[in-house]
Parts: sequence; structure tokens; C-alpha cells
Amino acid sequence: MEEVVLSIKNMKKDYGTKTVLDGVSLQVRRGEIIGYIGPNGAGKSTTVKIMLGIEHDYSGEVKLFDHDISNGDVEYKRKIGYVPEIAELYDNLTAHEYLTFIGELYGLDFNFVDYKAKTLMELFGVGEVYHSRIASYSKGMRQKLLIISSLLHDPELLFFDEPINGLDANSVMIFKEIMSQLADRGKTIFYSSHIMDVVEKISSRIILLNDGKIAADGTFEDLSRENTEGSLEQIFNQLTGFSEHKELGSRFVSVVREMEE
Ligand SMILES: Nc1ncnc2c1ncn2[C@@H]1O[C@H](COP(=O)(O)OP(=O)(O)OP(=O)(O)O)[C@@H](O)[C@H]1O
Repeated sequence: MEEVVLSIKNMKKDYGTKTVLDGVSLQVRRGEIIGYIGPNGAGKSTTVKIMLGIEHDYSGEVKLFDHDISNGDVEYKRKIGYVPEIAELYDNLTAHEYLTFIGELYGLDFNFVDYKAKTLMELFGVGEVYHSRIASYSKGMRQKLLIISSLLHDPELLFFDEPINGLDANSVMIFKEIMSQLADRGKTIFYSSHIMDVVEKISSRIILLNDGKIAADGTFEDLSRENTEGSLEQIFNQLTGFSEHKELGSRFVSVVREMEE
């Protein structure tokens, strides 16, 4: 049997009186690309934060690389890369300074990480700003920097939260290729996004979270077979019980058009 990289059993998480995760169980195998989708506020980022050890006070069992993350040993984090949905970057640093700093945190040699960071920036079309301050970067450039910084230490398991936010169409194509090549080399990717056509194309398995529970889990073909609708966007609407976009859009525009007498 293929190696289980990530295993969650009956994960529950409350914020005050609100239950955000209500018994989530899943297993992810080496080389899988998981498209982790769900409505706003469904609990996707919370799941990822628990796995990264950023969020505590959950119940249930979480194992990464067969290691229970609650036992206090954080060594497993060396094998993880993470692109957060919203990141604070050090605006006063250049990419060179930032990436070599991150690389050294992971124990990489300065000259090696400098070479690696510069080469990855060049390949991602942002080599010319390697020595410019991050404050001057566009949104897409910042996103590329975050992606590169998550990969410097060649991690086994990647968590990407809306990684293609702000990337242009060509860069999205490069990023999809990077994901697929990483997975071919045995890396495991947990990918959370609202961009359904990309999730549909890139994921080897799609997990839909709704109201803190898993509402669907399978390949796109499995989900298509189990649902009458065609695209992943339509399956998403069906599984989350949503069909009011026309009416809501029209009411929204009516209110926009209201003006004081
Ligand atoms: N620190 C917190 N304190 C209180 N409530 C929180 C906290 N973090 C998240 N929540 C709540 O938990 C729920 C799930 O949030 P989460 O960020 O996991 O959703 P998500 O599925 O990632 O949403 P989105 O698609 O909008 O990014 C939301 O109702 C949110 O308000």
C-alpha cells in the first residue's frame, strides 16, 4: 500500500460556541494533489492551521508522516512547505535577503540558497527584481516570492492556500506544471482554492468541506458520477445547496441602484 503522509481522524474545532470543524476524517497518500474546497468560512484554513501546529485546542488525531503532531516534537515541520492565503512579508528586505534568511532557517548554506533562490526567481520571470525591495513588488510578484520561499528546502508535503492569487495566465500555467511535476516526484500537495476550473484540472482528488464536515471526497470523475451537474463549479453549487445566484445578484444590483431622494 502507498505511504500515508497525512491522516486526520475525527477532527473537531470550536471557536467559542461556534463549531467550525465537526468530525473531519481523511487520509492522504504520497504523491496526491488534494484540491481542498468549500464555501467561505467552511473551515478550510482552520484545518490547515491545525496541521501546521499554528492552531491548537482541537480534538481528534492528526498525524503527519506517521507522527502525532500533538506530542510537542516539531521536527516534522522541516518536511513541510506552506503558502498562506494572507502573508506578511518583510517589505524592507529584498527577495535576496528574505529568501536567504528563510533558507538559512531551514539549515541551508547561504551561497547554495542564494543560487537556488535566484535561479527559481529567474525561472518564474521575476529574476530582475531579486535585489529590489519587496515593498516595490506587484501582487503577482509577491505571490511568486511566497511560492519560491515555500519550496526552497524541497519539502515533502506542501500546503498551498490560494497560491495563484494575482498570478497572470502564463504564470498560472507554469504553476500548474510545477505542481504536477512535484507530485510526479512523490511530493504531496494539499491545495485550497476557490478557482474551480484550476482545482478541477490539477487535483488527483477533490475534498469538499461544507459546514465543518466532508461533503464529498473523490476524483473529479467520481464526483461527476455521483452528481448530475457537469463542471466542478456546478457540482460545488449542488453539494452546497446553492442555486440563488441570479436572484441574489439581481437584489444586490437593485440596492446598488437605490439613491436618496
Ligand atoms: N481565530 C478565530 N477566532 C474566531 N473564529 C474564527 C477564527 N478563525 C476562524 N474563525 C471562524 O471559523 C470559521 C472557518 O474559518 P476558516 O478561515 O477556516 O474558513 P475557510 O474555509 O478557510 O474560509 P475562506 O474560504 O473564506 O478562506 C469562520 O466562521 C471563521 O469566522
